[in-house]
Amino acid sequence: MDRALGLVREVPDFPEPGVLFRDLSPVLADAAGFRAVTDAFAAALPSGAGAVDTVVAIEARGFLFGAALATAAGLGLVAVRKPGKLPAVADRVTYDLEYGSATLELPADTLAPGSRVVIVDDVLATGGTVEAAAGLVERAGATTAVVAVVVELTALGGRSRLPGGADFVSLLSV
Ligand SMILES: O=P(O)(O)OC[C@H]1O[C@H](OP(=O)(O)OP(=O)(O)O)[C@H](O)[C@@H]1O
Ligand SMILES: Nc1ncnc2[nH]cnc12
Repeated sequence: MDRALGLVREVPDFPEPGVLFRDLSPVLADAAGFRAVTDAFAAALPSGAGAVDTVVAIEARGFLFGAALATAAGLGLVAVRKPGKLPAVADRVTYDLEYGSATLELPADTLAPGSRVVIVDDVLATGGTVEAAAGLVERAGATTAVVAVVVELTALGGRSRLPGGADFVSLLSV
């Protein structure tokens, strides 16, 4: 796992001046690294009464880790998307990012009320994205049981915006 996380690349001033971008492309490109991250997410999921039944993955980079986890853990996946991509939208939310603002949409007829979900993304920065996704989950009548990210940027304080009661899994805190 240390080797996998050592592959995370730091890119200064991307996508705009002042942002130190954490690029996980080299982790994805490394077979053992991608497998290690996927296995760590799967191992962190609760079992028994608190088990999750659905992965909610956030476009775009969250799709990659979310899909791998869903397959490894035998779970279905709900792809929460950027605007204009879905033909049938159940709900949408607009929120602020570290750089700019964004909207997320929940596909219709995917997330059943009562579901217990794990939200997956690559990076937790300000926490706005996960907070927005968790809002969609809650409004659908489902529960966010776990939030799983590969990298947490602690200086941006995103942890304070996680949904109450959810477990938090972060493989690398920087
Ligand atoms: O905690 P936050 O401050 O909300 O930031 C984290 C989000 O920012 C990035 O997504 P981005 O919108 O850049 O999109 P991408 O995955 O499509 O590249 C990242 O993949 C997270 O989704
Ligand atoms: N600094 C950062 N690196 C990678 N992804 C991000 N998403 C938001 N901030 C980010």
